[in-house]
Amino acid sequence: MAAQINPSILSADFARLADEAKAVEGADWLHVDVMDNHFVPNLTLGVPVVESLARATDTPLDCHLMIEAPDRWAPQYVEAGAGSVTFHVEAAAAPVRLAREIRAKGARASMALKPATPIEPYEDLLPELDMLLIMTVEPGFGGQAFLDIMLPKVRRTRELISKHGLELWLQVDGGVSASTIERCADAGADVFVAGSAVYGANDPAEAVRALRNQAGAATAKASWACDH
Ligand SMILES: O=C(CO)[C@H](O)[C@H](O)COP(=O)(O)O
Ligand SMILES: [Fe+2]
Repeated sequence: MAAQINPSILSADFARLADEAKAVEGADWLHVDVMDNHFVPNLTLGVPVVESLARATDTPLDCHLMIEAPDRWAPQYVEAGAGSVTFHVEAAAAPVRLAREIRAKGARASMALKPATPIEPYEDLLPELDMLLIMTVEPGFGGQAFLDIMLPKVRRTRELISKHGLELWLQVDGGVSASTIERCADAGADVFVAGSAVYGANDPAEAVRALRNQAGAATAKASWACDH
């Protein structure tokens, strides 16, 4: 799959969300960070805002749920119009049942790992997922510094995906920018969330194009992609 760039509206102007979504039309997905002030120490938006955003843009919504009780809430985000719903494994009571429910309702099912959560215990769950998200910052805030120490986990996850011959997308989120995206692509990521690097730019749409070109060039040179 070609490298995908998903701008995060966490770094957008929340009073102008429809315009901010339009400013990045041409991006693959719009990343929507849902925070409940319990799973993470920050509060953003919920189901009604996702419903309105889904009506306001043709770009599919990639909802990243940083919330407690995702088993209860995630299906509602599919009904609100999300094309992809990511829950955190640390918060899910029954991740396999939840992934199956998200898929059955018609969205892509995705699971996220915080920095201290290893991938290895979840190897057997990978076939149940359409995407795995490896956090490259502690979740909760935009604009944080990229955690280089997550790159070995990205690499090991890419190896597991290859070993099992899966179509699973591998997303990185947090501190992704022109100075870090190539290392992420080289390690095996193919979906890149970028908040401040896109919405902090003078021309957000151009920032998306530049990041996609950079990631594409790095992927073309990466050993994990050359093997296939
Ligand atoms: O999930 C997130 C934070 O928990 C955001 O998606 C992420 O931080 C994007 O912002 P930036 O690219 O500025 O780091
Ligand atoms: Fe996110």
